[in-house]
Amino acid sequence: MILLMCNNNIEVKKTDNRRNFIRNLGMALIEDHLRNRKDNPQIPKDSRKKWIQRRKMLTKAFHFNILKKYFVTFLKETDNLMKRVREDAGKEKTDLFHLMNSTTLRIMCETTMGVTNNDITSLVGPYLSSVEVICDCLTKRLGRIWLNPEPIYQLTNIAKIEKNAVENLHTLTNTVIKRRRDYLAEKNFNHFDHDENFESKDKLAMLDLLLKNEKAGLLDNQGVKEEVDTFMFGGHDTIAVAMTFMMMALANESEIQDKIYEEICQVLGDSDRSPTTDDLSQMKYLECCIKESLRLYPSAPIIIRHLREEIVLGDYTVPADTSAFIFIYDLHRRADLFPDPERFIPERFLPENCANRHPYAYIPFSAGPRNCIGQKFAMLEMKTMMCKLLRMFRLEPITKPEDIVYKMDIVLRSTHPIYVKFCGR
Ligand code: HEM
Repeated sequence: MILLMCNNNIEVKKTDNRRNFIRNLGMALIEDHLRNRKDNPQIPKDSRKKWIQRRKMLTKAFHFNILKKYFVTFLKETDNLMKRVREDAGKEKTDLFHLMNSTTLRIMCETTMGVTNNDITSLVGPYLSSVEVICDCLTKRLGRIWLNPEPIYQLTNIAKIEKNAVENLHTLTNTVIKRRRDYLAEKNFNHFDHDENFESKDKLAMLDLLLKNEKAGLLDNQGVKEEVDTFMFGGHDTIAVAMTFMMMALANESEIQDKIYEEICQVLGDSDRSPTTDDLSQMKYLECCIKESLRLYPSAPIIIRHLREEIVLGDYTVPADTSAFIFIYDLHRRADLFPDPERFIPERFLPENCANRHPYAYIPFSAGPRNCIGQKFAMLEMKTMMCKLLRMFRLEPITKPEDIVYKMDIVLRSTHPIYVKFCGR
């Protein structure tokens, strides 16, 4: 294995060369583990073709007008989250990740999958514990090179634990698919056809698009399951992690918190109404804070691309079939790109301060054709939650940024829980 670490700016200039990169281990590995495939975790030959077709199919589910429909759920679930925070307000400390992850999972189920809370309440807890177990097994395996061959891995206790967890996890994803199939059958499937104009009152869940394409023979039941697994995992854990680090960072930056609160009050005035999407788009400072938090704490700290062909990167010729690791966490802390990189400075993201920045200096959602399909969804969800939470509560520090010891994982996690104290305003 060759690990090439380049600390200077290297850019693949020719568009042709960019096509030589295909998405590799990060998502592929987790998808593989969620699927519990028995065969060797290699990238299937047709994976690029399959990806192009599915990406095109699913992009529609993230159209701005669809996001506006999902926004209703963001508000509702944030209200439920606030009830739980109210119970915790004044207590010594609250564990942020375990507060956030059930909310972000519920949001994924109701928006992209179109199922209501009542359908899945008892399955949320076991799903979340299974995700933790699977990530743990995956990272144990990654750290032990001898466990890479599938037949050897399958003999281990880790594989047995993982198999159980995957089964538990599938209980939720299979239920979600079944519920939506039943609902669409009841409503008559074609009822959703006209929603491609994004104007009907009904929400077009992403799962509807998958089921519709399944009916048209463009993917099979296995394909539906794969996408549901990927989205459920990719869409809830990343946001829970981002919210956890952001709240911890803001708890330690009282002046920045005050500035966000002022902005919220300016936009919403004395009313106690919920924000609209237009209100949120006026909250530019809050947006800078979210971006700055994703700079310091990118939920996906490393992404990996597989080189299909030999490629020249700066002074090096990298052979075909190499895995190229892109260290987003380290890129975002480069002092030449972000002076005083360890400090939380939201003003870095004011338009005048990022105009001359290299377009790939900041990539929390990756970049290029395989970037995050859910980034607008994620930004809107995080803005909604932060706006509502900071309007009602002040965050006091418990965990400090310097206390954090990261854990090896595919998303950014710390070895110890991250806490803040919530105080009512
Ligand atoms: C703070 C929140 C999020 C962050 C930081 C984030 C980050 C990323 C990154 C870095 C990638 C590239 C992964 C790779 O190349 O291995 C990615 C891909 C992806 N993300 Fe996100 N993500 C977030 C939220 C979401 C949400 C809310 C969804 C779904 C609603 C989502 C769905 C996906 C999917 C499906 C892919 C694979 C895209 C493809 O290969 O075409 N993500 N995300």
